[in-house]
Amino acid sequence: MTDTVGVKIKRLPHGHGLDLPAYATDGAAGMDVLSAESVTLKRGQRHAVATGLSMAIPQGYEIQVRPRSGLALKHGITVPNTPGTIDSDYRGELKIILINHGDDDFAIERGDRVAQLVLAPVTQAAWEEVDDLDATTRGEGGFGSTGGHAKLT
Ligand SMILES: O=c1ccn([C@H]2C[C@H](O)[C@@H](COP(=O)(O)OP(=O)(O)OP(=O)(O)O)O2)c(=O)[nH]1
Ligand SMILES: [Mg+2]
Repeated sequence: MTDTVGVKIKRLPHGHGLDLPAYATDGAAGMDVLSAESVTLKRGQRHAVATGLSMAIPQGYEIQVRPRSGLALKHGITVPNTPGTIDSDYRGELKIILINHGDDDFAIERGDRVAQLVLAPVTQAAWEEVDDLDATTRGEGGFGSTGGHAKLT
């Protein structure tokens, strides 16, 4: 059984009549979220899609906005800021930023499932500033320092 956490959610005027974000299956990690507007994304175009929802995520949690793989694979529709971060103290309208990397214009109808939302725990960092850090094998290596895309031998 997956843990659940209560999240207060409010339908804005243009959100009335739409289903709330929902898990498509019992084991789903993400809730599919619906567009509250009809809009066509031209090739290469970005748009902040209205959801007609605002929420009060409990402190200590965030909601991540992630793409739906079917839209990404079939239509090149993705979330350019994935994972989008919905802060627990945000009370504005949830917007889903989508970009059309596909070959064709993409029509979104009100009620379409355009992205998915994952509720996740948040740990905040409390910096401890130091003059030096411990040495590690990786050290300052990054950005491909372990080798290109070929498998590790
Ligand atoms: O996909 C997204 C990302 C963010 N937001 C809202 C909720 C979030 O709490 C707020 C701020 O997001 P973020 O921190 O990513 O934006 P920013 O550019 O850092 O703006 P700010 O200075 O307001 O934090 O915007 C959305 O509705 N959808
Ligand atoms: Mg921010």
